[in-house]
Amino acid sequence: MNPQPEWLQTRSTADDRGASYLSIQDVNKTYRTRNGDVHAVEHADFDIDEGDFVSLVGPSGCGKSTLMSMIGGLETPTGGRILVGGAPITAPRRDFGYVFQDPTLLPWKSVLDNVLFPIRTQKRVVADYLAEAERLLRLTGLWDFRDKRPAELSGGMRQRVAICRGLINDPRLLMMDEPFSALDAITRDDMNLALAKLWDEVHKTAIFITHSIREAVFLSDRVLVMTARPSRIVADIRIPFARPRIDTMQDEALFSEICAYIRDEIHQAHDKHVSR
Ligand SMILES: Nc1ncnc2c1ncn2[C@@H]1O[C@H](COP(=O)(O)OP(=O)(O)OP(=O)(O)O)[C@@H](O)[C@H]1O
Repeated sequence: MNPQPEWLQTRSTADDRGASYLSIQDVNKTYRTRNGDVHAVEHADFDIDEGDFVSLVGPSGCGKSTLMSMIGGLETPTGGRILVGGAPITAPRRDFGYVFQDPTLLPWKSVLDNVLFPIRTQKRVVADYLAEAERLLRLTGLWDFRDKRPAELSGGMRQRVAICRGLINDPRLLMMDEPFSALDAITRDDMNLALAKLWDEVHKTAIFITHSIREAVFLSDRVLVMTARPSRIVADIRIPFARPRIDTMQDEALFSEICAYIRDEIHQAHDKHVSR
């Protein structure tokens, strides 16, 4: 048998649970529907350290978004608990930022006003956030487009605006749910590079949901691989590449080895699932 690769992590021991920034402890979620119970998440159990960029990859419908909604306090677990800084999550978190597949920008507002929108809705002083909006728009190459309306931007630019909006109030955690899946392949590669570069500057804790294994490995410090429903985490991988991440990292044998390992884990779990 091959020795276990160094980048494959074993799960935390019981002693250090809860010491991390975010601790997901034996979390379950069952939706009660008219057609019966849907076990969306079963026994999700992992910790996330502050500053880590963590991707969740797994087949469609395996409960990634449900898990993210519970971490954001938008859904309540039916079992287990989620701790942030040692305290249980009991309500939607205003100190977390969100980016979704659809950028959902306000079409009548400029790029700058879209980025500042959460500040206005939270009734904070907009002037206090102008410098941060400028910094984020410059980092994402959008400063020269600050007065444009969303309809005047490309899909990738709109999603960059959504990321700036998610970061404007300096969130403790940014959650991104398939933010690039609606983009074409070339734009998506550009977005991956842009996001990696942005992360070198903002150093935030992030949870990133994607179906793209390469995207997850390229962007993340850690990749958690989920199986089909009822979903479990079958692999926890610490990505052994230094930052800044550069495009040519994807040509390295180790990069392909890790991607192949993740793909195998997903396929094996799928085969077990369908043969049950
Ligand atoms: N509000 C809900 N009520 C009932 N069932 C739900 C609800 N939300 C999600 N589900 C079900 O829970 C399961 C997990 O859904 P979820 O959206 O979390 O998966 P996902 O991994 O994010 O999927 P995808 O990758 O396709 O976005 C699915 O079977 C889905 O139909």
